[in-house]
Amino acid sequence: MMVDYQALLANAKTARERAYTPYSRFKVGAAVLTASGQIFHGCNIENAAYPVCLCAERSALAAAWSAGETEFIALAVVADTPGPVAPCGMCRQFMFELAPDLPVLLANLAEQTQHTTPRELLPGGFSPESLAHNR
Ligand SMILES: O=c1ccn([C@H]2C[C@H](O)[C@@H](CO)O2)c(=O)[nH]1
Repeated sequence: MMVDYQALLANAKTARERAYTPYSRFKVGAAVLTASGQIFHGCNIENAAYPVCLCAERSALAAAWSAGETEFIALAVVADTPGPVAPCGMCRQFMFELAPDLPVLLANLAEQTQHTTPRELLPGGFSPESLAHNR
């Protein structure tokens, strides 16, 4: 499937506007294109109990997965950062589990971009195979 990264990034920007960030004021948006051609949005949703905060990346992937869309084609993430946004460690692990080789577009509002994958973002990452000897 050909990926329209401009459109995916536009969707991520739209999702970013919906972020709930009373604590950090740092809004992040994500959009994931699935194999059926649908785009699912994600935004960060914060919580007065700070560790409960949900990031945009996990929000988008969870929305898609929950809708039965488990095959991902591409993911875009955007924030108001000096360069392309850097996903947090938890999101790197989350993406690595569900789609280690997913094309990921990281961007900022000025549309400085970086193409990467969860495998590249989390070298030597803990994976389902890591558990194999203990099952
Ligand atoms: O890639 C990232 C980085 C940070 N955040 C969120 C978590 C928190 O709500 C806020 C500040 O860390 O940004 C994301 O959603 N995605």
